[in-house]
Amino acid sequence: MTRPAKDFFAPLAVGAPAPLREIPARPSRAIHFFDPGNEKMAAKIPDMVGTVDVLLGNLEDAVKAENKEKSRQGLVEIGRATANLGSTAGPTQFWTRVNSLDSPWGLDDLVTLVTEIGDKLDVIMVPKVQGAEDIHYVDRLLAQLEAKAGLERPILVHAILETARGVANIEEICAASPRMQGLSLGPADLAADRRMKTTRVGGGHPGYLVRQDPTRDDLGVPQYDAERTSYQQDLWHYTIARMVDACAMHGIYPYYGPFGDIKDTVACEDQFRNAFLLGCVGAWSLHPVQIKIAHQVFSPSVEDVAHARRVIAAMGDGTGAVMIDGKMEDDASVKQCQVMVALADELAAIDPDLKALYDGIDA
Ligand SMILES: CC(C)(COP(=O)(O)OP(=O)(O)OC[C@H]1O[C@@H](n2cnc3c(N)ncnc32)[C@H](O)[C@@H]1OP(=O)(O)O)[C@@H](O)C(=O)NCCC(=O)NCCSC(=O)C[C@](C)(O)C(=O)O
Ligand SMILES: [Mg+2]
Repeated sequence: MTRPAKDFFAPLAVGAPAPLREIPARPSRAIHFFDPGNEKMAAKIPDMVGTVDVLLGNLEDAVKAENKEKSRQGLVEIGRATANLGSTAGPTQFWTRVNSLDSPWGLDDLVTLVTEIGDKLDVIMVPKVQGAEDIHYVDRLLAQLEAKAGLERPILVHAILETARGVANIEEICAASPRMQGLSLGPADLAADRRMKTTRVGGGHPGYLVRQDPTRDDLGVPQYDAERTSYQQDLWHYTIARMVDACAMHGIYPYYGPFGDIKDTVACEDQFRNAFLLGCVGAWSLHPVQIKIAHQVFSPSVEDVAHARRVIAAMGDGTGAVMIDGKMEDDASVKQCQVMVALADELAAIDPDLKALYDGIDA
């Protein structure tokens, strides 16, 4: 059961910082994953600060069991040594994905990271969240650890949807704590848990398609063997749409997760763009090549920002209807335009290139 309204924003431990009343809309177009125990990747992190919205030290899947402690310790060292990373220090946020709550490492991950580098960490991503009970557990534990570490700012929590139960409980997960920052799709684990017959990490599938009806001959007989167009469909549409609604309802943020076919940058861009259009604010980057794709896709285009500003200017107080370029604009379309412009303003505040582009529209 969720706490009553009067207690919802009370700290869960004596001395813990007060929960935030509103989750800040910090740009997080790309959440870039790295293994802090991998020397080559770790060496690249200091230079990546300022080039990507979020750097996430991954401790869970993709880190071998025998390296779990090394990766955890590596993350502590990166957190301590890297300038301008995390908290309110600079434009690049510092996140981690801890091991799952039922694993032998999840507890030590949380205890070590919050007490050692909790002042740097913005968000902790919790994998395989099944229901509100998982968030309640993490919520209380984080409050205890924050109090112990003397933190002045609460660490936020991000849940990955990777099980059918997690998806079924999506609304209660979002509502479970004022720490909830957002949700990501975990397509690989989710596919396995749902018994989907795929073997991929995100993306589409050539077998999941809709085919054009057969043409008919002059007598009206269907020509089943004639050429027909087929369109590949999006396996993840349902889940992403559920995530977007649940997050919007709770004032938190939805993200597409990983796209595992690193070499297929075109399909990666398509998948990210679908998520952007549906309402997601970002996606994961597993390889440096995906950062640019996510930053570009999750930033409104100059054309969209220009159009949105025109509509807002033409709509005055935001009521009524006007014609712009042959299209009707009214109270509802101006609200969409306001979403676009607000995002452009947030991004321009941290990205000088985008600022120059968006400023150039009015010049
Ligand atoms: C895909 C891999 C194996 C290709 O790694 P590679 O070494 O073959 O790639 P490369 O192109 O040869 O690498 C070139 C250089 O970039 C470096 N590099 C390469 N990647 C990175 C990186 N991320 N960050 C920083 N540096 C990176 C790499 O070390 C190398 O450095 P070098 O030039 O000095 O030799 C590698 O990129 C990698 O391990 N990426 C992270 C994978 C990961 O985090 N997976 C877990 C998230 S997805 C997931 O868990 C699923 C989910 C949600 O749970 C669910 O759906 O259920
Ligand atoms: Mg997973």
